[in-house]
Amino acid sequence: MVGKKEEWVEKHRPQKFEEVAGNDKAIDQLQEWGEKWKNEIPKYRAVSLVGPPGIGKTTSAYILAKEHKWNIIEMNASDKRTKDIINKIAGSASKSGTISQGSKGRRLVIIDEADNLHGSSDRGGKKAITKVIKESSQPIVLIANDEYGMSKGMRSNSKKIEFKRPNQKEVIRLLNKIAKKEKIKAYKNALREIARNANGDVRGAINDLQSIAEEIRAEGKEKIRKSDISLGSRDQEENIWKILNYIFRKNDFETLKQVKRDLDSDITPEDLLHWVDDNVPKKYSGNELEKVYEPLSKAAMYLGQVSLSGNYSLWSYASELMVYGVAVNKPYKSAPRYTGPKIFGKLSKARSKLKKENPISTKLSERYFISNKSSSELIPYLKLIFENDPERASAIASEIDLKKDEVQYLGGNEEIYESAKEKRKPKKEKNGEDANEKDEKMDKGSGSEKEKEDNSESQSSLGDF
Ligand SMILES: Nc1ncnc2c1ncn2[C@@H]1O[C@H](COP(=O)(O)OP(=O)(O)OP(=O)(O)O)[C@@H](O)[C@H]1O
Repeated sequence: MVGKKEEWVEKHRPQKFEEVAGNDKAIDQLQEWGEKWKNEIPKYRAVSLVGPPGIGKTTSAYILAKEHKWNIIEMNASDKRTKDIINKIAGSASKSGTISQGSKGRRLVIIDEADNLHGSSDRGGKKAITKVIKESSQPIVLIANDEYGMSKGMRSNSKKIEFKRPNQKEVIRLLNKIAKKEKIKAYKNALREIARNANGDVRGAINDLQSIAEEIRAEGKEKIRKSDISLGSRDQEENIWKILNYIFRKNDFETLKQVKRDLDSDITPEDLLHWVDDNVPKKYSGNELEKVYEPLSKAAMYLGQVSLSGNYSLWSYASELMVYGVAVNKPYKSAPRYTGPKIFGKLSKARSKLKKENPISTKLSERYFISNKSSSELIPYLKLIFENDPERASAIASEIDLKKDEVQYLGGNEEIYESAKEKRKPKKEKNGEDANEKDEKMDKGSGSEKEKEDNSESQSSLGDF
């Protein structure tokens, strides 16, 4: 297994309120509410921490629990928030433990992405949360980017605490502190540039600092200069929001064409693919999601071809597939709340993500002769396959010789891994070679005859997904 790179955002996550950049007022309000729980069950049993992503909402909830020695129960959007589950987890947690147990016996229930309960798996979830909030004898923190994404019941039964983006000075101060701890030197105007680009997104700023610091170190340079920072501009981002709006919401293809033309000079199709790809699951589900992934996966293939052949004429096919291919498939009327691609957060995170050693994409690129970048773009599609199509997943797992933890990473189960292992077996036995020995060779990616043989097979399995 390749060791996981330590994320600075985790490593330097504030442990005390004094370490949180900005948001003094919000923190005061949060602390005041926390104090109330010492002697009584306050009027509001829940607070909702509302504000843009990456500015310290979750961190502050954790610090509050730490200061009061409360245990934490955290739920997030990936939990299946059916009514039953909510009642079981949050309901029981919030009812057990009483004032007589004192502050220490408490549990803080943190419900992350409280504004993001939608789809059938959340049916009843909002109601259940409201009920829990009303009846809870335990403190509850709701975390939301969009206040109005929460139900009315959740809003009216929780005290709203607004978190705001820290200003540039506060972000620079924080970056400076982190740089010192990491023993990275940086010119002040370089840190200013990172903060300016992050526009108050502290998580984004720290991620940017980390990826730039890694680049600098790799190049043997001593100090980060402003010229080392090549982050995308906010104008570009604005145009991206615009195109996402047209792709997902509107049926005005004429304007979509115009917006696309404007954006073409601003963003590469590779980057656009990340944006569309990350937002598609918010809009589509089930069969519809599958339908939309078809043009997206073809677009990814074209991009793979571009990086192989250098034939940039394929770029326009790729971007047309991802823009029009998704737009014509729009099934719902409502619009999703768009977010920047998790893969690159505020633009430059892409670089650090793509640079992360990912053994799966290495195997893909070695086997299919595509660049590492293209192969890492295939990973979301592989995940879709591994979650929904065990047959094909096992064929792919066998062809690229995925290890158990890699199959699991892609969302596959043990059966997929076992059946892939079975598929490989006869070939090993036919060659009369010791299976372990061979596995080792394959792990090392040795270019054997067998591998060449596998290449032709695997092309077909991947080729038509
Ligand atoms: N105000 C801040 N001061 C110091 N560090 C921060 C601040 N905000 C964010 N960070 C850094 O970013 C990371 C993520 O922050 P956090 O999870 O608290 O954001 P959030 O506001 O809850 O975002 P989301 O809405 O996406 O959940 C933290 O681990 C921390 O390193």
